[in-house]
Amino acid sequence: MADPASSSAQPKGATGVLVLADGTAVWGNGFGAVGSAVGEVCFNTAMTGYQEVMTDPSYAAQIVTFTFPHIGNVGTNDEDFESAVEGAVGCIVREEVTPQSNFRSTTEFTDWLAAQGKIGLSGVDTRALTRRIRLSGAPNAVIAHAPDGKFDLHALMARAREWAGLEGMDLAQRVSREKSQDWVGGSWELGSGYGGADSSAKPHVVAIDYGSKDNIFRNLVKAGARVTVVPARTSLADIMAHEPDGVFLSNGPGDPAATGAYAVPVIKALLDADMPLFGICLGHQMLALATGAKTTKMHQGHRGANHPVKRLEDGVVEITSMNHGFAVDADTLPDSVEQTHVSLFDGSNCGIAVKGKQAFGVQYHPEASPGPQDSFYLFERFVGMLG
Ligand SMILES: NC(=O)CC[C@H](N)C(=O)O
Repeated sequence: MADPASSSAQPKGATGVLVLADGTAVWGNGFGAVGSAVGEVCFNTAMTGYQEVMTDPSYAAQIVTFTFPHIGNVGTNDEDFESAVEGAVGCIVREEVTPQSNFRSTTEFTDWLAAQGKIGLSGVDTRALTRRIRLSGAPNAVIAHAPDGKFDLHALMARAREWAGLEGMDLAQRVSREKSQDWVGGSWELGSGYGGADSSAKPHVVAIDYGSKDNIFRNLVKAGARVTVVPARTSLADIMAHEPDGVFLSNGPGDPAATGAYAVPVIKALLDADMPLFGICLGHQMLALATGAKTTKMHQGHRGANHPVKRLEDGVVEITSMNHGFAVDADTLPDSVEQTHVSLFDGSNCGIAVKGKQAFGVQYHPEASPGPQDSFYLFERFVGMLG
């Protein structure tokens, strides 16, 4: 373990630092909120969509290193939120954030980040940090911003070391809604913004919120469904009381295996009842767990907006948006489950279907926001099953 005070001397004027659990100090310029936050450091390779990334609840307890060097230059707006609940705790960027330049922008990224209570660190060699994550895995760390440049590095390192880490951590309950909600937003159009939802639409999808991105619900609406969103701990009886035609299992933060006390048994019961099911990311992982498969923590995870995925039914390659640090172990899939999609980066599982049932999941994000929309057909496929 390096002594943080000696690992790299504080450059003159540095107002921000990332202190890894092993004592490495990465210096830069702090922006956004003042203070410190602990989390796992990951990297995201998307070139656009930083506001959606920072507001995706799946990033709870994570510090995002953007590999694209220019982050913040198109500002932020009131529309590109994926959620109002906590997402990433901080971000690390290469270049200083330049003034906003975009017709949709209403607030500078730096001011927006401060208002969201998230910490930024700029002027960092993000290639070196990303290479380190690729070689040695995603480290736990504290990101800190102090305008006076005063940091207690030993205390920051101790906090990073004491943090339990994402493995075994259940965060889905923490970020889930507390009350159910009739979802009202449709898809976004340039000039008119978000459309409405048809409250009389059929079929009716009950979506379980484990830390969901709003664009998933907008896509379900676009595919023709009426959507009711319910909290992560909703019981089977309460789900059934909504009389769903199908149930959607959302994305979310933390370790899927840590949701076994509440989410997985409900999903298993829904499967046994032949309820049509569609899971995205955490929802996909929990669907796999409900069939008896296992999930594992990945070395570095997949986060970006250009991940190629092969659809095994016809060999078509979908370019997808991804954000996951855990994965379904394909070797543990029972005979009752078919692997439907695989990552062309590392061959990891990216989709499953339960044989003889209308239940499937994907590890990636067909709702995009940010990212390509190649996989929208999955929403149509699911809603089409319920007609
Ligand atoms: N986007 C997600 O739903 C992420 C799922 C899970 N928390 C993971 O990191 O793998």
